Amino acid sequence: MESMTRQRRPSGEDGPPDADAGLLPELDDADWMHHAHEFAHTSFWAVARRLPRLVREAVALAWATSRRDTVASIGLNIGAGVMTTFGLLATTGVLRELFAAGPTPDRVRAALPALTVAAAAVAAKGGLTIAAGWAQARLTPQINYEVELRLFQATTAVDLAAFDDAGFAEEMDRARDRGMGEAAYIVDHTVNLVTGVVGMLATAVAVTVIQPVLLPCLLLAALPQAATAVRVARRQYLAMLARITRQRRMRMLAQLMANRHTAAEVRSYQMRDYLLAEYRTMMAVETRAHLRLVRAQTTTRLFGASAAGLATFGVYAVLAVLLLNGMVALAAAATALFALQSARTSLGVAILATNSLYEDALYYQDYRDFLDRARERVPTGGGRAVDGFDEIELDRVSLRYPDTDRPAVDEVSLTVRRGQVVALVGENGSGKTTLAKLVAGLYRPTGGTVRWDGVDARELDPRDTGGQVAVMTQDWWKFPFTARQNIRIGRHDRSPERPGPSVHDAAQAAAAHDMIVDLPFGYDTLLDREFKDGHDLSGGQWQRLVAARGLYRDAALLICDEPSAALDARAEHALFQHLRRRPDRAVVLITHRLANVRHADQIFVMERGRLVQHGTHDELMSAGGLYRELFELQASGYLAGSPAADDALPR
Ligand SMILES: Nc1ncnc2c1ncn2[C@@H]1O[C@H](COP(=O)(O)OP(=O)(O)OP(=O)(O)O)[C@@H](O)[C@H]1O
Repeated sequence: MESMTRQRRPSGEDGPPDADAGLLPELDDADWMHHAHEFAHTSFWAVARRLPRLVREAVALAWATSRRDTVASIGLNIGAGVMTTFGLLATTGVLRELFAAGPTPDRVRAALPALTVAAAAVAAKGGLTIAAGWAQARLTPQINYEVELRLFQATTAVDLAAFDDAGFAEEMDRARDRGMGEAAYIVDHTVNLVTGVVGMLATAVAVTVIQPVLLPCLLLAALPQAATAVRVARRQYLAMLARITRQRRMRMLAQLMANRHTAAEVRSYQMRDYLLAEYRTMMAVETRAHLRLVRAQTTTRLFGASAAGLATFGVYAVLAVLLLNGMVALAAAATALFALQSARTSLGVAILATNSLYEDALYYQDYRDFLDRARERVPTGGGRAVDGFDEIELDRVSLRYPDTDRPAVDEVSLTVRRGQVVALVGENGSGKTTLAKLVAGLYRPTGGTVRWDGVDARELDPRDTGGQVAVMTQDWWKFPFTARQNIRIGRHDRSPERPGPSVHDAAQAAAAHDMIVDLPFGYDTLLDREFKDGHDLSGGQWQRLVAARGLYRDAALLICDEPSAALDARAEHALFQHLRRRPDRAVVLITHRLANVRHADQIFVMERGRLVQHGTHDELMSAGGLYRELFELQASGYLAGSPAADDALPR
């Protein structure tokens, strides 16, 4: 972090000093900026040395996406370069004829063939450049879609535990926020680089053919131009680097002040003036920095233009000397001026492409590293098919989350049988959700064994076991789909032969049907206010929908983690009617409302990750201990005149 902070503010010779650095110390760079600092401190020559490898990578990526467009964008640009050579050679021919002795009509007539070739070369070059641009533009969206798809294929395939690993999550953010978008750019810059280099080579070939002695002149003119272009590009980049964190922060503030989700809190806490003042402070710093940069850039451009002008003047002087000494013909000297202009443009393109390619490739490498890492985290499992189960047995199963001191689940042994309802109870943080996820196969135990009908779960096909499980999670997500889709995604790939509840049946069972029918478009109402005609639901209404989805999945193992936390009494009652025991299904129920677990076949009581009690309600009540204590505490709240009920509200 120390070195990050030191590198963060580019200053001195390399870039514009940021006088406001430190004024807003909370503006730490996001981690995805780390390559920007690396790039800012790399010399252009170091960048150039890595070029061959970068070009190889970019071409491989483009090739894998579309061979036709890759060949077209590179091939057509080379063709355009060849046309540049022809054009320059033909121009010399035209000038030679025009500068020859004799009457003007004769000279023009003599120049006509070369003029036709020059015009054809210019036309062909224009056509080829446009066609190459078309192929290049075709590549961009195809590459974008391809890399996005690869990323999301990876993020949806990795095991759930990967998301608990801070390093993994960070790499994922980096790949998604920046790395992914760079793929198309590195191909774009590579094609630009090829275009620039081909343009320079084409000019060099033409000049060599016309008069070899002009080639050093061309190089002489190019050198200061190259140095200036590198400097300007680097300056532009550093300017962006110095401002980017502030700009992100301003975007974040802008988001807070113009956002539906924050609008209520901003008003209820009367945060308006505070946010506007923050924004003004940031804007003042940002404006000052911007003006400083504009001045610095103008100075750089002034020096750059002067250097380029001096170089051009030098070339003109050399040309004049060569002309006076008769070493170069007038026509060749005139063509050299055209060549100079053409080489200068190509050089600018090549240098800008080199700079951009290097930086973008660093971020693209993040994306590639992430895909490699994600590949290692895809659950492999065995190949044994599973079609239902009679019992799932946990044998001294433990799970320790990454970077935590003690296991969230500690050597727990229990059996879940088909046809039963089992309940997991215990205080907050005792490990119930984690245990349920272990039963569901969402997590692999870090100790002990899970067996399905006596077979180690590691030998089973994870897709098959996953297909047998439905989980109504405690922290569900508001999927921005219609009400019908929100239920159907519970088993979107259900084959027509497979029996199961309809969307309406599931909604009825979860007491969601009437609520859905009342929506503006019924089951086809989009449940996202951010879209036209979208609608939002209350917390309890969402929970009914989540329950409907779980019931629609119709799995052999149904895990319900606090399925009624947000439900009103009627909806809760209706839902529990449908969570009763059924011979073809096992239900694992987690709830703090202990009245709902009275009829469970088995109740497992968790405390600090360990299983401390188990039995039926009656057994646990007569045994005494944690369960009875929690049950009585809760029950007393409902009894008029009991101390718990009396303490419930302040008087
Ligand atoms: N993804 C995670 N990464 C690290 N620690 C976690 C993670 N999820 C849970 N924990 C920790 O594991 C322990 C058990 O959490 P768990 O969610 O299983 O408890 P719980 O009994 O379901 O709690 P609650 O009743 O509040 O839902 C807690 O100490 C919690 O902080």
